Amino acid sequence: MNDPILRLEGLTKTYNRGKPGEVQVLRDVDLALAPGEVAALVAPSGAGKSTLLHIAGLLDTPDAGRVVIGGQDMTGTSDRARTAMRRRDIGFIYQFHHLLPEFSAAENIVLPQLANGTGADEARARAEDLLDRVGIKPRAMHRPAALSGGEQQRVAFCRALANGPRLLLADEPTGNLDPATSEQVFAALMELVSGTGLSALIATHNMELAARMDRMLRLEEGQIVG
Ligand SMILES: Nc1ncnc2c1ncn2[C@@H]1O[C@H](COP(=O)(O)OP(=O)(O)OP(=O)(O)O)[C@@H](O)[C@H]1O
Repeated sequence: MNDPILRLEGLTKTYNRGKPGEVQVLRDVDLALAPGEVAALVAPSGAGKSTLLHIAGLLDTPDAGRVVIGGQDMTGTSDRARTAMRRRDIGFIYQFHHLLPEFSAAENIVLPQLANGTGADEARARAEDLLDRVGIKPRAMHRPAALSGGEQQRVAFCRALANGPRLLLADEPTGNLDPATSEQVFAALMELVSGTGLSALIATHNMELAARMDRMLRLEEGQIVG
């Protein structure tokens, strides 16, 4: 395989170690995502999907193991280096959109680009292009409250891709939507991702959606089993 965009090696994570409520969530997890590969992460509730995604996205640190992104070993790096890597190379999508309510759809996609040093005109053009690709360009000037749940989530996808990341991490991206909307929104996400070379790890409980990705990874009892 080409050099992976994301490589996790021997990840171990225990919450409340040595205290009441100790829970070992990850036990020696290994995983590699090739450029352009879209993998589903499937697991029972509470099995550690969010923990795995947070560690892969440099929002949390493992007790042991390595996180390598784009060939760069991020283990033990400074907060500054992790923040820079997150901003430049990683896009996040959550179950809830977390859009800024006082800004329009387009502005929500422009702002992370400005924070990354992109010029205003270029950022706006990119926001419009992304909104067009998910079919909601006419909604560009609407604030999140004036958008449907599916539209809000499409905007969140565009925001995640605003800075052209190499890695997309999504935690139940359609989990808050009804089945029909979930289907449409998932198709929009695949449309955005396909052909970009972006690697994606998408946690979902939806086995139909999982089956449509390149690979399905199951997290069971703290380990990837397939
Ligand atoms: N900060 C924390 N402190 C203590 N325990 C935690 C913490 N975060 C998560 N846990 C526990 O670790 C386990 C895994 O949590 P995690 O959120 O990663 O699971 P999940 O697979 O994403 O769950 P779900 O599908 O329900 O969102 C759970 O038992 C949870 O209660």
